[in-house]
Amino acid sequence: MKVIIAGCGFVGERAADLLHAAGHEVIGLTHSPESAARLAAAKPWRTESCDISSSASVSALAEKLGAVSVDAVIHCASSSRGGAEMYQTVYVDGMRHLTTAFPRAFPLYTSSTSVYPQVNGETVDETSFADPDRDTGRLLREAEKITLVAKGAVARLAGIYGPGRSFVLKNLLEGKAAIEGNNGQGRILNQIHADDAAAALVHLVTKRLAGIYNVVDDAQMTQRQCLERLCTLFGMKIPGTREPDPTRKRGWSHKRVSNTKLHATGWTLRYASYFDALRDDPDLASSILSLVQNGGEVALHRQPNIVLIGLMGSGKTTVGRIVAQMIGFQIVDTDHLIVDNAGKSIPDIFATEGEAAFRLHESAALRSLLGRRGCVIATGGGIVTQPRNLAILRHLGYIVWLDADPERLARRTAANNNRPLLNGEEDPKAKLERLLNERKPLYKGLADLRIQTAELTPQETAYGVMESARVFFAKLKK
Ligand SMILES: Nc1ncnc2c1ncn2[C@@H]1O[C@H](COP(=O)(O)OP(=O)(O)O)[C@@H](O)[C@H]1O
Ligand SMILES: O=C(O)C1=C[C@@H](OP(=O)(O)O)[C@@H](O)[C@H](O)C1
Ligand SMILES: [Mg+2]
Repeated sequence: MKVIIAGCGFVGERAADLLHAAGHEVIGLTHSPESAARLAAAKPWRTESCDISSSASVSALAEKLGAVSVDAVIHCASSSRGGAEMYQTVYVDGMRHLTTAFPRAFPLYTSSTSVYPQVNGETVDETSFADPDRDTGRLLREAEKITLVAKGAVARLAGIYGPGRSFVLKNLLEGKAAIEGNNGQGRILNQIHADDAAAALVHLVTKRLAGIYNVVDDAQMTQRQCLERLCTLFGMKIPGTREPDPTRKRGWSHKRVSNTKLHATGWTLRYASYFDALRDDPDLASSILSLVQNGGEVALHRQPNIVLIGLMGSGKTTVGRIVAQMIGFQIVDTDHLIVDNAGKSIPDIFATEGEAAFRLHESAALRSLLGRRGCVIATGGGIVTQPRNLAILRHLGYIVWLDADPERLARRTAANNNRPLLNGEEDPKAKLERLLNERKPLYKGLADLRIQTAELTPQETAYGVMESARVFFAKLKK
């Protein structure tokens, strides 16, 4: 198929990637020549700059591409936070121009579940009343109608989240969350992961499923249910309640959006719920933590754990065990979690799945520690090499870097062959030197404290870790 994607934002870009990967010919439209150039450099699919709010611009595009050769047009452009005027030009005019200029193409319009104005927590499906009382909502409905008249599909997307975007979690971490209305339970959150939203658009277009479809995951929950779970996961206090804000852009509503119709067409979800995504999406939790940590608006909160980092043989596993025993913490070793979860040894994982897969196992093991307190966390030496791990490590606790010279590390690691990066190395010391050069800046950037362990016994190192952690957490309390 030849498919135009108008608007290559959070969802549009993903839909374009999916279509391209499935062998379709994709033309991504962006409104500015600059972003067209940026996308062209980064993406394997074709990009064009086109202002869909201008009928001349869309006609020129149709001429250039050959209007009849286009099989589908997906409208994913956003109003860039604009008000009713932008809704009119981008959504209504944009959709009209696209359906007129590409009359043979199957049109898809990405609308929003905000068209349902219900406020009593009722379940709504595609047949439910959907006449919002605000101008912006009415304009969405108008764009929907243009699409339906052209025998196309309307995808009503719930609240979109994904790596780098999750209002619920970001607000909570920034201390801005509140539970609104519904007798202290808060409104119902209807959400969808951007990957699943994009997959839904591709599904509708490639199957040419005309009509209205809600695009929302399987696990709607109240704000209270969601925030309580997030608070457990991220070690936060449950936010207070407040009355709904009537000036909220999408209006106040409180309803459970059904996805039964879309499921019945064979659409399947990668992330059935928001919490599945926090567990399984390698980047979701870490990207939001990192946004907040780097935003500098709120003080970094650390969980009451001790995290040990450093090269192989620096003593993370050994010292971690001793520290845990001394202070009555639980010892958790990410390498041991990986082995338990995968059901095979680390050398086996490296041999059968490769290092990249090992790193994914390692990130998953680290994410599984969200919500844990009172632990000494011994990590694997390479955990710092994955940028996505850094924000999580920083969040999880007080970080100590155990350091030693490569010569000594080589001696300490010589006794066993459980480390695939050193096994079979003719000169393990040289390899450790190389690794230290690569990783030193990462250890340094992350650590609260560096302990030079060369002249220390594991007990002495453990004592240093314990005392410094005690001081660190005592200061935090003040
Ligand atoms: N001063 C020391 N500190 C830490 N480990 C030491 C020390 N001296 C000898 N070792 C030995 O070195 C090895 C360190 O391995 P391990 O704890 O598995 O490190 P890591 O988990 O950082 O790879 C252990 O066998 C430990 O007994
Ligand atoms: O440095 C690394 O990349 C690795 C370190 C190992 O853990 P230790 O540091 O506990 O040996 C283990 O995770 C894996 O073999 C890879
Ligand atoms: Mg170890």
